[in-house]
Amino acid sequence: MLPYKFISESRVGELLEWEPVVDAVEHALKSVSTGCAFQSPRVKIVLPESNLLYSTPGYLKDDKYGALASRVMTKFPSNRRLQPPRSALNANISLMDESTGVVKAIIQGNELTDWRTAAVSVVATKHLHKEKPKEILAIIGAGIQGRIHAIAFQTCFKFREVRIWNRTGKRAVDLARKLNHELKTDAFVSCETVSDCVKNADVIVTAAMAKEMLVKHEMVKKGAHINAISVNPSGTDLDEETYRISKVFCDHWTGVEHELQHIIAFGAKFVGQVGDVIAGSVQAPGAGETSIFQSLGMAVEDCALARLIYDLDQIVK
Ligand SMILES: NC(=O)C1=CN([C@@H]2O[C@H](COP(=O)(O)OP(=O)(O)OC[C@H]3O[C@@H](n4cnc5c(N)ncnc54)[C@H](OP(=O)(O)O)[C@@H]3O)[C@@H](O)[C@H]2O)C=CC1
Ligand SMILES: O=C([O-])C1=[NH+]CCC1
Repeated sequence: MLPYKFISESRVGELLEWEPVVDAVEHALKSVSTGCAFQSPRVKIVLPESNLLYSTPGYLKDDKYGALASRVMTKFPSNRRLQPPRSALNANISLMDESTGVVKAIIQGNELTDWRTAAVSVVATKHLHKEKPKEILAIIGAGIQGRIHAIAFQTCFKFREVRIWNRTGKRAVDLARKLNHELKTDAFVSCETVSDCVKNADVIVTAAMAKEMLVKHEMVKKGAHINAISVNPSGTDLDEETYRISKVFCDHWTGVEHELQHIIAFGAKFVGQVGDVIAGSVQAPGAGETSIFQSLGMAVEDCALARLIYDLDQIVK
């Protein structure tokens, strides 16, 4: 018998629901602004053939979602070309007892990463795009993050229309069809161009890992909110001017200093952490102001989700 609990991907998938996941990451985002987050910038090691190993240790001090946890994640882009294809990102979380530091659970971390990243964007949209229209959602990139964001946003906000664009167009067509079927709706549509997808959208999610700055400022409606998910030091999904004309928010300042110098170099105006807005120390963007949430991912989000999953695993049979 293992001296710790092992929680598999399929078990994580059985346990998670959007409402508690959104609540958990909202606590995590707020913790960076209230002194309850203990975490360092992500450590990244470049492996042969440009594969990557990331480590994100952290401690979240919180009655409901507090946890001491560390996530190890690898990025092997060629996994997508395997037969059958495998995810490029693969993660595991070790969850430790807060009073002894002894490992109490190992949680497979791909579902956790997908759900928490989309839930963080939901929380950012809720606070940065408060009381603004949420009729049209545009999703750029129909990969793992594009799909999970489509599901999370439609579950939490019920947009009238959810447009999906992808470089390989067939993936956008297939995803829209599948989601309409799974969520019993006709809200999902695929678009042939980025411009058609983004035009008049109230909220935009970019998860395309592009180097080509796909979304140009003139395509974006004034007052829209953009969740920029891709993390890529050699490029951005948004053009430089979009960063310059928007109020830009992050998840944590230390991550910005460590990983987003290329975006600062565009002249981006980072005005706060999402947690600052939740905590009330920074104002949300006004009616006509365009906002960007530049998502990096951070350890305390993983802590909150690991605690939620661990607790649910004890009670849900
Ligand atoms: N902020 C956070 O917390 C997290 C961020 N991420 C980031 O999100 C991004 C997406 O990850 P994920 O969905 O898992 O990746 P996937 O491999 O599942 O999907 C990648 C997507 O990017 C598209 N793409 C790749 N290169 C280009 C290009 N040059 N131009 C246009 N589209 C392109 C692909 O299109 P096609 O189908 O044509 O290949 C595909 O839609 C990554 O940058 C990842 O690092 C991931 C997890 C957490
Ligand atoms: O937090 C995360 O899992 C990631 N952030 C950027 C790449 C993956």
